[in-house]
Amino acid sequence: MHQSSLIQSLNSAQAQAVTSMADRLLVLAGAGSGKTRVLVHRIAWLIKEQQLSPFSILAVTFTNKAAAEMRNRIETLMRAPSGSMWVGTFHGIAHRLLRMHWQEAGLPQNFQILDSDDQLRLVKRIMRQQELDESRWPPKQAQAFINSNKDEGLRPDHIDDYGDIYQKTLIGVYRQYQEACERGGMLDFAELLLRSHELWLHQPQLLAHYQQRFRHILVDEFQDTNRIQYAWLQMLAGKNVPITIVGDDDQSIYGWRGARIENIRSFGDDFGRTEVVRLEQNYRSTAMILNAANGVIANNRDRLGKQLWTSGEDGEPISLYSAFNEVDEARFVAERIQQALQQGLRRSEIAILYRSNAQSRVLEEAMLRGSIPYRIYGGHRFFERAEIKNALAYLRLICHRDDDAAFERVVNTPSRGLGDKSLERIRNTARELKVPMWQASLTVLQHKELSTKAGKSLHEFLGLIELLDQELRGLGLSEQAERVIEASGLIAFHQNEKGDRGEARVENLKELISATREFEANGEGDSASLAAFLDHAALEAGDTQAQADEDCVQMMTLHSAKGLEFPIVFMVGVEEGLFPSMKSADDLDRMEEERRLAYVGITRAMKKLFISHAESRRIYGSEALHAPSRFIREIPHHCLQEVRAAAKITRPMAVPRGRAAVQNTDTPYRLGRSVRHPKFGDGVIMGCEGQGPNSRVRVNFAGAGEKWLVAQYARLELL
Ligand SMILES: Nc1ncnc2c1ncn2[C@@H]1O[C@H](COP(=O)(O)OP(=O)(O)OP(=O)(O)O)[C@@H](O)[C@H]1O
Ligand SMILES: [Mg+2]
Repeated sequence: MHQSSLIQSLNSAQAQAVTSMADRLLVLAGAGSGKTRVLVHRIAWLIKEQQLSPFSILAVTFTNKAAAEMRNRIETLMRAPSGSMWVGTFHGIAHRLLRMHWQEAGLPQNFQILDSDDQLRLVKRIMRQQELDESRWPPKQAQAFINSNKDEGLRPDHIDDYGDIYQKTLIGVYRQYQEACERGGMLDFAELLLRSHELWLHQPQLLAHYQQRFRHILVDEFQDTNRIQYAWLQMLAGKNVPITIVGDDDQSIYGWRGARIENIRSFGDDFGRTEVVRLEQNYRSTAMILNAANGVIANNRDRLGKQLWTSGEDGEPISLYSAFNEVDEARFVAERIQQALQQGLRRSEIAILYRSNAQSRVLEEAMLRGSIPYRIYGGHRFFERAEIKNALAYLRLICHRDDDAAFERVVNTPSRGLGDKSLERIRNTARELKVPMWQASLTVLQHKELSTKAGKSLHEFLGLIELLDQELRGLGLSEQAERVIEASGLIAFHQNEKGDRGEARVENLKELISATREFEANGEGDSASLAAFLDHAALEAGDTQAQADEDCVQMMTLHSAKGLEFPIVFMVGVEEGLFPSMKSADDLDRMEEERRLAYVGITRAMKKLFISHAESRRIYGSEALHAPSRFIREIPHHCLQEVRAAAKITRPMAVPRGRAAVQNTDTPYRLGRSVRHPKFGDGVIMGCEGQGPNSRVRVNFAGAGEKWLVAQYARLELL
């Protein structure tokens, strides 16, 4: 390939970046301007024109999928396999290094990788040894403490305890944990990077070797690097290894995981004189979509400042659909997808993007109803998620004591101190007597075959299931689900997990209650029973999951859409309280990160973007009225076109009954009603949650802002 053909398909700024002779190059550019394309072409140029060996290039991407895609692009461009090139994620590359240099890194040759679940189990074991009470010291928090410190490059000795007992205890857990990992030859994800950083730090000759070997380092999505990744790159680049980074400060969306936008700003200071190339032409999206994205991101402060333009067509305005509720929204999406497919689009050219994983359920149901194959990218389908399967297993066990799979799943989830030995005992007895595990447990208890503690736990567990069985009689399906989820301790269990994962699990569990409410609203008598619902869930989980290579609609969170593009994009649930999320309401930094996420979402679309919001949404188990997101208001008016709903579908059949179930027929507090409170003044009811004496209402007071009040004590006067 000649240089001319290599750069023929590039604009002049891109060509300048691809062929730059600078040892430090920063390509700073907005979405869809060809940053990733420049990176790939630069690799080809380095090999073809600068005679670098393919093995002397190190390219770092953000996800495995992006790494695979980059390999693909390089192979197409080079017409040669890229198998043994160093292209991968930070973790992947660090892992490879440590495998090669296990001795120098002080590791056993067969060291093991600890995934997050294994890690948590180990942390728990250590906390038990230290006799720390789990309710006071949630193991999840200790795990997050360890990981975030490792991400910052900090070992226990580096962390200041401020004389604080809390901090001291966590540092102690970290220290013990680390010792246990060393003894067992185990490495967690964060350790991979930290360890390979230390490897170079302590083995200068090895570092020198790699500094000789790598003739160029290239990093995509640089705005989302954290501190240890930055330090790792800085060490490897040293003074002499050329490095090219590409990034977009407006697309930094992992601040909550330690990513630092500042890394882009400080690059020049820390790595040395840097050539900066800006790309301003966007090749991905229509002018409408681009203007919308520019309009939204302009509301952030302190941007590095970039302009994006396109010479492409104006395109269609963005379609804005105000749905009546989430079911209506999903129906709208499915209907428009059908239309697009009829016009000849492939399913894989269409993506549905949402803020939170819990939103996928209603959309999945609409896809299933419309027989549209879909794939959840980077996540499980709703009914396959671990926390949902756990909750369903409780329900199943209550219906059928003989369900061994359900028994196994929940007998020690949340953990109640039943160890492997006790379970093995139950299993053996079940096998010997050829009875289900439930019955075997009774026998084991009768013969006092377990330790006192395990015996007591098992006894309590069996009691809980029996008790729930009695309690559920006479209750409706959704009340049954609510009661079981609460009594199982699953919510508390996941609440103790720190970070977004635990929170997402709690949200999903609440969403399961919404699912039962909807199921109830759609059926009568037996067809709305617990047994019928369990069948429904099993079918949904087992069925129609499209094969990985099948042509299917792509569903994913906004976060996992980074770097990707699709001809048609649906951005759903664009509502205050959901996107931007509730948590970002009083925190400007978080709000700006949400806005960057909106920018990422909008700029995934090539030809056509649909944005929707629901006026009322039942999510996380409660129903609330949401205003359209501020991000919609920030889109220039001329870029938007409202889609009117056909009159007949504004109120789907199932909704009125479903709403009545949530809205407490026994309280006068209906969504949208004006009320007066003796202290907070006048307000409007925005949401209701729960039933009976403990039900709560959410009121937006003109003076006092939003409050949750327990209905029975709320002293609200209806206006
Ligand atoms: N000079 C060009 N001519 C034609 N198409 C181009 C050109 N540059 C980029 N593209 C196309 O524009 C799209 C966006 O490119 P790319 O994914 O590299 O952008 P990006 O800046 O990495 O975007 P993001 O910020 O979303 O990661 C791709 O489909 C790419 O092939
Ligand atoms: Mg990119």
